[in-house]
Formats: sequence, structure tokens, C-alpha cells
Amino acid sequence: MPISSDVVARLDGVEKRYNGVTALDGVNLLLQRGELLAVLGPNGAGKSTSIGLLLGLMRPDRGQVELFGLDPQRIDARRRIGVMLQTAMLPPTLRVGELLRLVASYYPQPRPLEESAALAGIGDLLNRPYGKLSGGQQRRVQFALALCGRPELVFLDEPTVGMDIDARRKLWNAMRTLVAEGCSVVLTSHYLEEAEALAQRVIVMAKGRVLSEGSVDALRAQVPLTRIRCATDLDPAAVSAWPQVTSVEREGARLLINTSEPENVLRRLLDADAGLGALEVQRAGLAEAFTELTREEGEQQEAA
Ligand SMILES: Nc1ncnc2c1ncn2[C@@H]1O[C@H](COP(=O)(O)OP(=O)(O)OP(=O)(O)O)[C@@H](O)[C@H]1O
Repeated sequence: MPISSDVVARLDGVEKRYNGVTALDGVNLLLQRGELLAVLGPNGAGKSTSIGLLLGLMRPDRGQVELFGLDPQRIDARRRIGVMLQTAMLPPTLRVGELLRLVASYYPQPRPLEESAALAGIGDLLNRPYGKLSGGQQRRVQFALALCGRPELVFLDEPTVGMDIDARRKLWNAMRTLVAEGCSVVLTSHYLEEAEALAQRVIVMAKGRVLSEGSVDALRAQVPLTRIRCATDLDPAAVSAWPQVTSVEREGARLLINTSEPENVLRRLLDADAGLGALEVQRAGLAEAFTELTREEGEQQEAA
């Protein structure tokens, strides 16, 4: 079947094993032009392996891998991507401006240096040797290197680890700018709020398989939980035995209740405790959906 030119990256029925360990077990993934796809999953889920295959760093045992419809090891495919991996080995004595010029020279139509520096918020670091920067500053330089070639597709593997909140927000804005320019982004992250804030589409992986795929809203809807928080003297163990209560935690004087039937549980709470106060009711976020999905997967595998 011909692949639409809007597909920039594709894994099709991909299997990958390392000495008997199955890292990917039949993974399908399509990335469209101009979308930000977040790949989520617990440690060992297969996220880095999926990215490594798309970067041509390794070959699949089965299935097909394509970048812009080409073999990912082809130079004409690689010139269209930018990459920020979890670890970067960059020469510590080179100044940031020199590094940016060097990496930009690999690309046919790079961004002007000032534009890359402004997007990554490193305008004041250009004359500093890379090795003398803080961890968070180095991450911002690595981000600038990923986007300096004006790539059509950027891979960001846990890009905001080690950044303070301000730097993280700035990087989020820069990612939004890239996407607005039509660039596609593959983002892996352990910060679920990052996926929630940025992603058009989310893939949840566990144990080498894709468990769920869709928008953040669709993923949330798969786990229709509501979170009730209130100050009460009720016994958490008793509340957790009520029907449709998924979990109960104590947070100081408050209880945190997850439920699929918030109206019924609220009615019962108010009846049971006339002194109940500080009530908050909130739809569960991506974090709860993600925990629920990966927990179910673990239980199914244990039962099998
Ligand atoms: N080079 C390797 N040799 C042997 N096993 C490997 C190798 N790389 C990955 N694995 C195994 O493959 C599986 C998937 O690993 P992968 O690094 O893709 O997961 P991940 O989702 O990126 O995890 P993390 O969130 O911890 O980065 C794991 O069981 C891992 O131990």
C-alpha cells in the first residue's frame, strides 16, 4: 500500500530482541507531518529502542522501519532530522557558538545561529565552553543543536530532565514554535504533565508493546476516573470498600478518592460525614490513566 507523504516516520510490525530479551514485540507506529507525539511508558517499555530504530542506530529483527519513506540509515533521511538523546557526548572545550556552527553545517538549509540560540534560550551562553556549563544549560544547548538544522522531524528523549521549572516552560514554548512551523516531534518523557501540555497524540508502551494510542483526552476517557479530595474523619479502609471506589489515600487531614461513579460516592460521603469540608472534585488526568493502563497490563501478564 502506498504510504501518504504526510507520514514522516513509521514502524510496521517491528520486533527487536537483545540476546533473548524481547525489547519490541510487534510495534506499529505512524508519525504525521507537524504533529507532536509523546511516547510514554515505564522503564524498559521499549521507548528508546523504538527511537534507536527510527534513527538507524540498530536494525529490527522483523518488520519495517522508515523515515520519510526511506531506510533510516540513508544520509538523505538523516539530514532531515534533529536529535536530543538522554546522553550527549560533546567536546567540552568547544564554545557553544562553535558547536552550533559545526552541527548546523551538516544540514542543507540551517537556521541562522541567532535564531537557534533564541529558540533554545542560550543567547547568553554562546562564548562559554560547553564543558563549563551546568547540567540544565547543557540540556538547552543540546536542544539548540537538535533544531539548528531546521529539521522536519525532531526526536527529544526526556529533554527536560535536570531543568528547573522556568527552563522547562521555555522549552515547552520552543517545542510549540517548532510544531507551529510544521516540524514533527517525537517526545519521550516521564513527566506526564509534559505530554498533557504538548502532545496531539500519545502512545503508551509497556513490555515492548503499544497498549494505547490516541489523544490525551481519548486516553483519559479510557480510564473514566474522577478524583475527589475532602477533609473528613472517615476511615480510608471503610471508604475503599464502597462500590466503584478504585483507590483511597490519606493526605494529612484529607482523603483522596478515585472513583468511576463520582455522584454516588459524593452522595454517600456527604451522608456519612456531616462535617465533611474542603471538597474538590476533578476529572482524573493523564497520570491516573497511565497508571491504570500499565497496572492492568502487569496484572494480565501475571495472570497469563
Ligand atoms: N543493548 C541492550 N542489550 C540488552 N538488552 C537491552 C539493550 N537495550 C535495551 N535492552 C532491553 O530492552 C528492553 C527495552 O529497553 P528500552 O531501553 O527500549 O526501554 P525504555 O522504554 O526506553 O526504558 P527507560 O524508560 O528506562 O529509558 C528492556 O528490557 C531493556 O533491558
